Amino acid sequence: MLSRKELFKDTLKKAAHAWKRTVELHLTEEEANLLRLYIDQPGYVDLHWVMFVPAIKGQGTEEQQKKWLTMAYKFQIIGTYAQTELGHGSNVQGLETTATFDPSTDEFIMHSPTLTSSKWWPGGLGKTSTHAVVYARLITEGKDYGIHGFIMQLRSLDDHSPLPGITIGDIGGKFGSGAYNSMDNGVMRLDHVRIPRDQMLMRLAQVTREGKYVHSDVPKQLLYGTMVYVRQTIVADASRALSRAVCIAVRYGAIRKQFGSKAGGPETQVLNYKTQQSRLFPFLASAYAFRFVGQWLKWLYTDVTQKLESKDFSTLPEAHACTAGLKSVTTSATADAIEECQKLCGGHGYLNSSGLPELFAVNLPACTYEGDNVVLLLQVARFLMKTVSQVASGKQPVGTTAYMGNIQHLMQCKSVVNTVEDWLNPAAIKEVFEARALRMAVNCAQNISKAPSQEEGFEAAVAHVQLIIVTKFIEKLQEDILGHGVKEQLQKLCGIYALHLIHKHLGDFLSTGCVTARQGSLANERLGKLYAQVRPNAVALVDAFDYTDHYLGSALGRYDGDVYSALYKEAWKDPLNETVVPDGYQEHLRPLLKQQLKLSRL
Ligand SMILES: CCCCCCCC/C=C\CCCCCCCCC/C=C/C(=O)SCCNC(=O)CCNC(=O)[C@H](O)C(C)(C)COP(=O)(O)OP(=O)(O)OC[C@H]1O[C@@H](n2cnc3c(N)ncnc32)[C@H](O)[C@@H]1OP(=O)(O)O
Ligand SMILES: Cc1cc2nc3c(=O)[nH]c(=O)nc-3n(C[C@H](O)[C@H](O)[C@H](O)COP(=O)(O)OP(=O)(O)OC[C@H]3O[C@@H](n4cnc5c(N)ncnc54)[C@H](O)[C@@H]3O)c2cc1C
Repeated sequence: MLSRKELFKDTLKKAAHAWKRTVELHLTEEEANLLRLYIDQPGYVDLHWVMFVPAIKGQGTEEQQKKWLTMAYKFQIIGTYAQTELGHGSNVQGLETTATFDPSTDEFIMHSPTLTSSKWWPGGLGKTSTHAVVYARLITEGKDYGIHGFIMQLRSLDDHSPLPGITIGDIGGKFGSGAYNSMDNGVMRLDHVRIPRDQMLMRLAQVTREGKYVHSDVPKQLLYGTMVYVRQTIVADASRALSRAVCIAVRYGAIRKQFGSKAGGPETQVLNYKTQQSRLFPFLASAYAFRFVGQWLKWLYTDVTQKLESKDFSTLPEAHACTAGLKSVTTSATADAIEECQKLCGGHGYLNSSGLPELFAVNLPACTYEGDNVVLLLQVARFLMKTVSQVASGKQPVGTTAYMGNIQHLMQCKSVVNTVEDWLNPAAIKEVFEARALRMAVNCAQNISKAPSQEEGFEAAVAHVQLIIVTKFIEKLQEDILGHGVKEQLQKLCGIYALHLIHKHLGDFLSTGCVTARQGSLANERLGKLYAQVRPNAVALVDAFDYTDHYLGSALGRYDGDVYSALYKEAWKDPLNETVVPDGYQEHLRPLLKQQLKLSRL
């Protein structure tokens, strides 16, 4: 119900309070991050911690880190990540902002040469940030060395006004009434703004006092390292958002009753309808699947970071492919699922008080930010094509592509599934997913060799990423899992996750010969049985997410199930209900009604 200005100020207030508590309680960086989650409104702090600080950590020298991170940790400065421009987003190499070195003053001149080079979108840039890591083309000795990161001060630390040569503002209202409107995504134009040479982030490359460009011995892809880090955190965000939506839809489905009453008896809970289960339970399974793969991805990222520190860059391409692919698949599935959860809750799901419209609006842009999901899957495809060609030349693949080493078997194997029960076997499930992913990648590599096209491989990339998610779920079930019967429930959800994908992508599985039509139909049969088995525990499985009513923010998803009185109460809070007769009655309704009445009496 807040206006844009009120919403923005409210976010500033909450973020400031969280910061105060972080200091008072001496929270670690990880704990502070968790606390920030509960602000639950996108705001400048996200960019400060999730992008500005990691960019300096990843691309700054030790000296630069010491100087800037010290201030950033104490919130003496607030930073953002200014990469995207009005005319350029996905194609980072196409950015136009320039950073031209002037040896006479030992400075870079930061400039926006065109309208399309205006920085556009960075969160917190519009009204809050005092500093930014700005991405620009480095030009020295008359040569363009491509995109590099630079730390720029944007606003005065005394009165917050923009520094000379910098035009800065908010880019305007966004999708939905609340959602991302709490964030001041910004526009910025630079008019020959000078910054000292040592504000170029110099871990990857340096410009000497004389203006000479010098490469470090680290791969230039580390320029994109901050994005790898954030994509990994976005997978965890997606799982959290999906579990919130599913929690609302499952709990409401147990309360809502329609049809089916016999002789005046109670109607049927909508959650008992098979159609409801087949639409909703795959999301429940996905919420668990994304959580487990998110935990694994966090481990992978930590492992890669440790290797990078000891100058082992070998796992960087895999980390890029996994973060890009999983960010893409999980955020797309989550946005689609939240939208479907609204429909699963019927008309009441469309009310803001259901919590679903806000959840959808705030998570939808995750399909676009940190890399458009299609563009990122094409990166995965590129990685797969390289791996296929390495396999063809005898190299043994490792990590998430290790299955490709089993090429002889996977290219010709036939699924062992013969009965409905066989689809309970994790090894049988894994094999068909591996065979499908490999066959699609190999087909794609063959097509590309005939008619090269950058866009080939999108579907092969999806198949590979789905294999990773299924595999990580299966591996999770091999761990010790505490709690009576918990493992059994998770096994059922794992089955639902995998089999619903077989159902959804049956065309791929059939056309690659990984599954026969009969096996496809057995999978559907198994799926139906699993839905019925999960039904009695569905509410417990969403209660297990352990969300408070306050955090869930939904009249439909209340723990106590007292949905109707909550909806009724929420309705009366609407500003339209502040008066019995609405504003505008005197000007617009009364004259009209009176006039019509007069006419009817003539
Ligand atoms: C109900 C209310 C709920 C409220 C909830 C809110 C709660 C909030 C609380 C917490 C929030 C948590 C925090 C969330 C924060 C999210 C904030 C998001 C803010 C958004 C920020 C942004 O969007 S920043 C801008 C992002 N931009 C992009 O991602 C651009 C995408 N484009 C690219 O990355 C590149 O251009 C692309 C990779 C597509 C192409 O690169 P290019 O160099 O042109 O070409 P290419 O030849 O393909 O690649 C060269 C080479 O490099 C390899 N490579 C590419 N990328 C990487 C990489 N990242 N790492 C490693 N290697 C990489 C590539 O594979 C190639 O390798 P080779 O094949 O040559 O070996
Ligand atoms: C809420 C939000 C917050 C953001 N925060 C920040 C931030 O803090 N800092 C920052 O720098 N940026 C930020 N961004 C910008 C974001 O990173 C870009 O929007 C994103 O990278 C996509 O780029 P684009 O908008 O240029 O889309 P485009 O690349 O123009 O995409 C348009 C369409 O073209 C398709 N397409 C593009 N290239 C290809 C291709 N090669 N093959 C096939 N299809 C293609 C895409 O799939 C898409 O459908 C934010 C964006 C949003 C929405």
